[in-house]
Amino acid sequence: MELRTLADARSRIDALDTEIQRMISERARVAQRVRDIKAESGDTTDHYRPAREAEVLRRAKERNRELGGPLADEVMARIMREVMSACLALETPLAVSYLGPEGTYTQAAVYKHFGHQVAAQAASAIDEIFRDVESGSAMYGVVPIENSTEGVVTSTLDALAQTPLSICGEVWLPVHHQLLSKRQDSSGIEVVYSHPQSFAQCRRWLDVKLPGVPREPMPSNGAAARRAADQPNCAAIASAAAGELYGLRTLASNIEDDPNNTTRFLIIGRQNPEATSADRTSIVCSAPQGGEAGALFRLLEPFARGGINLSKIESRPSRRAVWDYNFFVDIEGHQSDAAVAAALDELRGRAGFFKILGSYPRAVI
Ligand SMILES: O=C(O)C(=O)C[C@]1(C(=O)O)C=C[C@@H](O)C=C1
Repeated sequence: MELRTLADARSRIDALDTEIQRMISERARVAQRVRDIKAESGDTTDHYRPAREAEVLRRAKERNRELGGPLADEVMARIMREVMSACLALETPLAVSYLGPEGTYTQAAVYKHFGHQVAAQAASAIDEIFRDVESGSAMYGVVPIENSTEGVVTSTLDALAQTPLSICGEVWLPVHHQLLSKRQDSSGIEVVYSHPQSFAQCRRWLDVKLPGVPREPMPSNGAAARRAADQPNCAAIASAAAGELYGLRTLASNIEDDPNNTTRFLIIGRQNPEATSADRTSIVCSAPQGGEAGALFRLLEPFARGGINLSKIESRPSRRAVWDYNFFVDIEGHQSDAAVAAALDELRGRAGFFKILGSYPRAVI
């Protein structure tokens, strides 16, 4: 059909929308059937399947490339993310605990990873998110682990070393900070509220644009935005979503010193996702007591021999003894891959403390 006029184009769009909706509804009915098949076969794992979701999203990107767009692969994958989120909500509504209050970047990470059809519940501290999932009051938790400017989130690392939960996913979120206030402009601002990490990410901008204005740390960016909404002569550094939520004006956008500022979040839960085509495994280990020379080298050497890529290593005081450290290591691959399994076995034999935190699909969107 040739689309000459606006009316032609719109009637074609109407026809396509009908078709798209018919197919989404059919997909939702199939997801309900999936739920019944799982129940009939006695499969008691959660309906949420991180490995399957990662494959569906990867395929959406591949297909988009094959079909030649014109939407970006990432945009198409996000649309599919929302479709799958709605289908999963029909099977089981997911309760996900995150670092609140509303308007935090962690909340944005929840929606980026799970889509919007989840019951996101705000917790007030990282430890509380772990407790929510451990006690079953939430099925999954989303915790920040690392920021590209400021480094690791130590309370998450410490909680991971202790928890019986495992990591079952990851999400990377570009973090763009806004200066938000009830005021019309930034002259006369008496205090700026934000999370210490966000202050650190905007240090240069603040030094130049708001020199001498006191910076008051808050437990989260969401809390900072809420405070700025109550105090008209103050401002907050937080996300655009927090600004909208608390009715604040954006006085300056994207004020982070590094435009590529990104935070990585982890999904924690009770699941151990099966292998996909692109996974990561996180472990924590320590050298045996005694402090012999080359102990860290001996711990990591099996990975080098097995040709396994290390994507990250971080050390933290173990709290078991003074000057004893836990090493948090991320490697590429799944613990069920033969080479990874062999290297992990060797490491287990050499380490003082050893724990697999989880194997999970690498972030797709
Ligand atoms: O394949 C499944 O196990 C489903 O439950 C279906 C489906 C989907 O909509 O594609 C929904 C939720 C899961 O997390 C993964 C996939």
